[in-house]
Amino acid sequence: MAAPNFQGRHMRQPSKNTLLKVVILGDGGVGKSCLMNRFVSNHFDEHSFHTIGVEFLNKDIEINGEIYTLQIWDTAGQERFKSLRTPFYRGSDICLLTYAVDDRTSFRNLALWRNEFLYYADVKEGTTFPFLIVGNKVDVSAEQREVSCEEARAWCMENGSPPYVETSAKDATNVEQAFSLAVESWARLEAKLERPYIGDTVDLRRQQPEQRSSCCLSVGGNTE
Ligand SMILES: Nc1nc2c(ncn2[C@@H]2O[C@H](COP(=O)(O)OP(=O)(O)OP(=O)(O)O)[C@@H](O)[C@H]2O)c(=O)[nH]1
Repeated sequence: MAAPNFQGRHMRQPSKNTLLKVVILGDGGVGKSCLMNRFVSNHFDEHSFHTIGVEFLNKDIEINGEIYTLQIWDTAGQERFKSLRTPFYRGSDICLLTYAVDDRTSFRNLALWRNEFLYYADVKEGTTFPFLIVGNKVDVSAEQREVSCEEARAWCMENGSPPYVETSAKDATNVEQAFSLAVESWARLEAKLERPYIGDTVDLRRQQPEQRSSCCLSVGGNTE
């Protein structure tokens, strides 16, 4: 039964609890562990150690009245740990492809990460997978920044238009929003799979790589 709120009206209760496996990928040092720890424990470590293999933590998140349990897998970005992380890609529902805005090499490597994920997660060709592109460390100074927001958005446009967000695990900018955006993106794709027919019309986008609009949550938190 729905619980009454202060005004005596009935608030909608979260209806179900969906478990989603979320994997965070990207070069060593871009801040994957820090993003997970900021999101799960609201904690930041200036001297975070490199991850060896994988680690995971759970956190519940409520979106549009539904509770999702995110099982977040933080992977080791260093090449030497490749064989330790790739067995954990299978069964993922969402993938965060992460780079650091002050590290151009990590941005260039996004495509390699995406391809590694698609291969080891065994995602069928032609399937649209809910990726989220995350540019972390937006707290750095303008002089330190090596990848602009515009450049990242252009990359997204050319690579299936996944949503894009800039974050700082250090000062908590957009971290919560990033995970929410990823779940919303997953939910939109899921709804399309469940309801491929729109009226009398077959939604042909189901058969093709989907054209989703780019979504840049800038440092100020604006959604475009
Ligand atoms: N300025 C700044 N530094 C950050 C941020 N996030 C992480 N760092 C720092 O970047 C370094 C690496 O962070 P990690 O979270 O360990 O990076 P990782 O991607 O998990 O690295 P691997 O485990 O090697 O794959 C640490 O010194 C963090 O303190 C951020 O948002 N801003």
